[in-house]
Amino acid sequence: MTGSVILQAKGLNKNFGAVVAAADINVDVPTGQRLSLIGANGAGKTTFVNMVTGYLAPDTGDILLADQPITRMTPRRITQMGVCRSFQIPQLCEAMTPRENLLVAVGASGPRFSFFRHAGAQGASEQAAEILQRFEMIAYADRPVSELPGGIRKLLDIAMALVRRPKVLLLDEPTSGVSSEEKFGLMDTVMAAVEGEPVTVLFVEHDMDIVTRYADRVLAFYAGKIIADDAPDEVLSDIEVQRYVTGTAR
Ligand SMILES: Nc1ncnc2c1ncn2[C@@H]1O[C@H](COP(=O)(O)OP(=O)(O)OP(=O)(O)O)[C@@H](O)[C@H]1O
Repeated sequence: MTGSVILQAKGLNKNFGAVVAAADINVDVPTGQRLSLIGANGAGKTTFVNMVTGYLAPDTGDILLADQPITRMTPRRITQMGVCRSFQIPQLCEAMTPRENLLVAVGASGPRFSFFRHAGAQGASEQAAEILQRFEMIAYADRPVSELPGGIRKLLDIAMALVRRPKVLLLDEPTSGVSSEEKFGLMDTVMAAVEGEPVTVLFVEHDMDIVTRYADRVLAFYAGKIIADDAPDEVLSDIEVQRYVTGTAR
């Protein structure tokens, strides 16, 4: 279910020398939407994510979160405002266990930001345990992260991003480096964990099976521009998308 607009990008432009990384990007994202960002290497997906999360300042344009301008705020401030991200390479403390990583994240987020609605009454260890359960990681909870399979590390990284109960969650290639047998299980777990929560999910993805199954809407990027913006079937049957993104044009 989607609702009022939570995230808006208005006329975003970003150049790196002669390279156009974002060219007049305009997007309204309704609350609760599952929005996938697709595009070939260098198309501008990460530039868009980095601008939304404060890691890059646009040359021109504005970004609004729940009608509040967040353009040019620091990444830390934007996280506090409710935009959290996971990374293509999970950012975890390798020597600690998932439970310990989560305890640190829960402690750092403070009670106001806990992900689960009734978490206010819970202590940090109960919250960590509930998150481990929701993300089906109990069996791995007390092993060092350095010993865990790639899919579980990804899952933990995403769970960590959700601890703050963000309004917007950005996932950078959640299934990259995950085996084809594991990828649907990982996405099923993530989507089940956020089901019913008021979180909007944007995910960068190269795997069109994942896009088709989990996105409500797809933005296709090419040369810094959005060349298609629609439901997955419509975007993937677009001739420009087939030519410049998926390489399936005849
Ligand atoms: N910090 C930077 N300095 C110079 N050029 C950059 C920088 N970041 C991105 N670019 C360039 O901007 C363009 C868009 O890059 P971006 O990383 O946004 O693409 P992408 O769609 O995320 O690609 P990928 O799928 O490979 O991650 C590319 O031509 C890239 O080389």
